[in-house]
Amino acid sequence: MLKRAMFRCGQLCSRVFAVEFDLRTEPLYFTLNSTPQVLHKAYQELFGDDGKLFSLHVHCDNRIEKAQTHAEIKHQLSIALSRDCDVFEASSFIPDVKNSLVKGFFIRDKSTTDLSEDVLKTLQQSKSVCVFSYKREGQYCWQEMLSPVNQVEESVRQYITPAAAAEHHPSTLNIRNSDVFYNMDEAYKVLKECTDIIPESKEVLKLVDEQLETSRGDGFPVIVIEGLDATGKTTLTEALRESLNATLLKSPPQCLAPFRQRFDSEPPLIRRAFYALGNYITAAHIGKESLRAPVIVDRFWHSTAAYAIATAVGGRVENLPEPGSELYKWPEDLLKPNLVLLLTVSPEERLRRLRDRGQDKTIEEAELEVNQLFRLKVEEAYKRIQNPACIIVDASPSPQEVLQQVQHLIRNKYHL
Ligand SMILES: Nc1ncnc2c1ncn2[C@@H]1O[C@H](COP(=O)(O)OP(=O)(O)O)[C@@H](O)[C@H]1O
Ligand SMILES: Nc1ccn([C@@H]2O[C@H](COP(=O)(O)OP(=O)(O)O)[C@@H](O)[C@H]2O)c(=O)n1
Repeated sequence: MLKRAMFRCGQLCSRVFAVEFDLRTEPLYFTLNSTPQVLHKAYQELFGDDGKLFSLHVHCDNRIEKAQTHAEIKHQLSIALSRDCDVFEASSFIPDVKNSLVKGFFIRDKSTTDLSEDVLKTLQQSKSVCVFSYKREGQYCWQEMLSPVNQVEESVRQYITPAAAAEHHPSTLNIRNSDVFYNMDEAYKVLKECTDIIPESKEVLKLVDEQLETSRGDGFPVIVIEGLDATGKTTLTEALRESLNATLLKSPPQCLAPFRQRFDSEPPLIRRAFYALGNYITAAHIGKESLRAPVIVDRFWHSTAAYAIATAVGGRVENLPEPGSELYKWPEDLLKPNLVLLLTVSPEERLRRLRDRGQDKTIEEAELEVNQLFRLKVEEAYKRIQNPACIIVDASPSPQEVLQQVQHLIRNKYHL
């Protein structure tokens, strides 16, 4: 209760709230004030008379618990609320303050029942969940904490005050060490904190511990092939293996395959830490193999970072961290490949290939199919990663032609 009170009184006034009302446009930003402020027109739509409004935020010191509670609530809201309820992604943050983002939801209940209020009051019983309700009063709208079931709390009213758009989309504030990891220790710590609730974490950490030195001398070249699913990575990497007499590796490595499904069902913090560690295991394999032959790698850090950033950042491509941001910097302790090639095909060709393949897709890949915005963000994030940056390869011609194009690129650089 103390935490909740602090969240309410201590930090609330300096915080900005953002509601992802429509993913194709800017979020709606507002702050809170003790004096009433007339609402602008854009806000009337959100805080109109059409239904009851609530917001819900998860705040808790334990980051694993926080991530899991957020995911659990998202799931519960999707099954417990009726079709008359709209649920929007929402967040509260302190502008330009890293790690200040608190993720949550904004709920508009247009039903005639009190269903959402009951669901939210039950959720609010968890000490890490904070629910506010919003009430229109003429030209004003105020926010107050929803009292939990059987509990009467002293209630502090705050008025909604429109706020200017944030310079950086709020979701970019928490990417470092929550979605993307820039050294092995940070990712390692996340899995270490999970060992009680996810026993598989211990096995993954053991596999990481077993890997020795990742550094390598002047061995053979290391070439990474990146791209969205079905852009032709498997086809090209197999062909390169043959034609260059190379060793073919993947990230995540084969030894993590038994754990992948488990970690794919976890919230981003845990899931991304798993993939980050996979890169370090693959790096150790690259270190050894590149002493003997050229190494081709199917997905590596570009994939880990691009998918993580694109998932963490809601809405449009414009919301991504700006080019040159430190969030696109290669981890200092991760082996650097000599060449990174990004396979690109048109969305239509990619869909055709996906359909022809007729395989099951991961949830994320299924999402790609319907979510053009997400696909654009992944590709743009790929292109913004620096040092090493990727070279774009048009992968729409035939497999043979793509292979020739890539062989030409490699030959130019290494005379292989
Ligand atoms: N250059 C190409 N032209 C046409 N079809 C291709 C080409 N490269 C791959 N494919 C086909 O597209 C599908 C996806 O290719 P795949 O290599 O499995 O992609 P990824 O490994 O990137 O998911 C497969 O059915 C494959 O046969
Ligand atoms: N090095 C890697 C590889 C995959 N991934 C994740 O794994 C997913 C894609 O893997 P996948 O197995 O479906 O890709 P394909 O190699 O089958 O095309 C992406 O959604 C990423 O989230 C990662 O984070 N880092």
